[in-house]
Amino acid sequence: MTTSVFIDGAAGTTGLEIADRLAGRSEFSLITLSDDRRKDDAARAEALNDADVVILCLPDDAAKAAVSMIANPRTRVIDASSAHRVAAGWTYGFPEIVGHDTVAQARFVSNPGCYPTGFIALVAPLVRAGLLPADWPYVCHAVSGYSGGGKALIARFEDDTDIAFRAYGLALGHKHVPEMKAQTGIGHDPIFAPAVVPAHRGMLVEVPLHLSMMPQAGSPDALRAALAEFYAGSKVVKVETDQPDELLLRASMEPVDTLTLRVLGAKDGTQARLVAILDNLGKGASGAAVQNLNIIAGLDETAGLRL
Ligand SMILES: NC(=O)C1=CN([C@@H]2O[C@H](COP(=O)(O)OP(=O)(O)OC[C@H]3O[C@@H](n4cnc5c(N)ncnc54)[C@H](OP(=O)(O)O)[C@@H]3O)[C@@H](O)[C@H]2O)C=CC1
Ligand SMILES: CC(=O)N[C@@H](CCC(=O)OP(=O)(O)O)C(=O)O
Repeated sequence: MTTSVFIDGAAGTTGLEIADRLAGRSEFSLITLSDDRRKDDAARAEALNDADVVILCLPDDAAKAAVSMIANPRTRVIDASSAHRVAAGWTYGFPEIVGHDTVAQARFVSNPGCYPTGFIALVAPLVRAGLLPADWPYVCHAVSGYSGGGKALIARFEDDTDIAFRAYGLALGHKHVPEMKAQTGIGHDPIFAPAVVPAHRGMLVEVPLHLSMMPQAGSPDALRAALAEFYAGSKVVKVETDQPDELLLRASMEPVDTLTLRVLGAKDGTQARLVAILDNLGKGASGAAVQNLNIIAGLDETAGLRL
């Protein structure tokens, strides 16, 4: 039996990449709306209630409105927006962190944000293991390709090719902070400093640590070993052991759904940089949505992913 899927927002950046990953998958049948009907609420309501699984690739307000249009209790929802990431009744769709069974059983799944995917993947297992303190003022620096801002930011960077680096979120309080705090169990809002570089996709998320002030953390090697143990067996999340002098994001990066983690340590072990590299449109959005869809449909979680 095929699972019918409706991508609401299918013409957007995330929606198009989900459709790419589902192309040729006989386990799913896509419900599609023509371009002139894709924003017609009556047509959307019909599709939202016909589908076994709906994937919302919409701005937050439109995602909330879409959920309110669903009357069919059988319809399951994966929301790529940030509307429901810390909302009651929603499961945080990060199977490696919340458990695959939790996602498999959920009716309402909220995809993680792209930056939080890196931060949570690095910090949550180490806090759970008691190696990093929950009561600590964490800082997170990150750079993203401009597709992270959807069609509007893509247009801006394609129009103004003179932008070399865009720091933003300068007033703090980025909308990703609540999920970063909730899913790691840390006690303070992390200071989150995001930026955009002139590349279409790709993302580097970093958490610098003063290990000398964290007696329970042990060495960088101990942190790396704990992450490797946590993600052992995952085909999506990889913990690298190399200690490169530089890490590059390439403007020519191809779509990829892996998440690569590193613990880079000072020789004397007093400081470390936890670094996650991912595709904001891969494990940061569309790849994560397809992974969750696979889990919900009872399939191999990596089917159709670019690993
Ligand atoms: N881009 C990324 O890397 C990530 C994105 N996300 C989230 O995913 C969601 C989608 O983002 P993204 O694909 O980048 O955004 P885009 O702006 O590229 O696409 C959004 C799509 O939604 C459509 N849309 C807007 N309002 C409605 C409506 N009322 N009814 C039907 N369609 C509507 C837009 O139509 P139109 O084409 O006419 O503008 C557009 O096609 C957002 O909430 C975003 O925050 C999450 C993680 C990463
Ligand atoms: C580069 C850029 O603008 N990125 C977006 C986040 C992209 C993403 O993760 O989407 P959600 O907001 O739905 O989580 C931002 O900072 O708002």
